[in-house]
Amino acid sequence: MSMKLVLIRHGESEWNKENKFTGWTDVELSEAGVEEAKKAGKVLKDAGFDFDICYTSYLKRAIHTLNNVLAEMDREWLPVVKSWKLNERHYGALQGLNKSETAAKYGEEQVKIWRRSFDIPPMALTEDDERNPKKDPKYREADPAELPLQESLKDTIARAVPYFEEVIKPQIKAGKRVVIAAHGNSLRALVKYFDGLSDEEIVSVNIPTAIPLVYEFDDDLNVIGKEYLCDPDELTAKMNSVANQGKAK
Ligand SMILES: O=C(O)[C@H](O)COP(=O)(O)O
Repeated sequence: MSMKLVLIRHGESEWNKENKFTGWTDVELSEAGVEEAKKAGKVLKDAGFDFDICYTSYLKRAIHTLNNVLAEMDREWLPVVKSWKLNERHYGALQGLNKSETAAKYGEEQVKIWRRSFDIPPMALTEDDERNPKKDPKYREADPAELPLQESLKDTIARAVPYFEEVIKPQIKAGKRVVIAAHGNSLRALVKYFDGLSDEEIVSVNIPTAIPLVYEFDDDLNVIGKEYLCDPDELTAKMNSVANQGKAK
């Protein structure tokens, strides 16, 4: 028997629209982002998908995307488990800066390294920064020693993949149909793990907003299929638009 898992990145957020590094900043979906999320729910419903349990992050752009998807599917009653372990990569001191302006200032290559390299983190927030997650009530139950001031993709993998293995994987193995609504880089962490991508290969992976990505697994949870539920031209355009956010313009 094969099992399916659906991954979905949140729809366009207010800061995606303004092309700002977001990370753990808790911004709303834009109007277009809400529409994208609704469309994803309709696509999933029309393709005959149903779920038993849902996972998302502590950030409202992912939570609201999931809510909109479930509303379209008439599945708002489903259990939703939230964890900061599915949060976006912590973008440190880059948070709030415009990506194009940052590329104009530091160079597109440097911005690509900050955005896509495997193990090079951006500059850290200082401990006394108001944005330190230790000061945010969302994380009051978390082990303060685990809360980051910056993360590389490697750091994001180190929290998101164990969360998948310890919490989500047993549900899939028990036959539950799972959807995970998360973020560009927390999903890149899972994609690298599922597809066994090298540290070099993951550099060119861009996750489009609000397009359901369906993984199919065998009984041992080996990947046997992978498909975005989207027209191929639209998919390419959406992936390129994410990649191009780091251009100086
Ligand atoms: O945190 C952000 O800015 C975005 O959600 C992901 O950004 P990236 O595509 O620049 O990594």
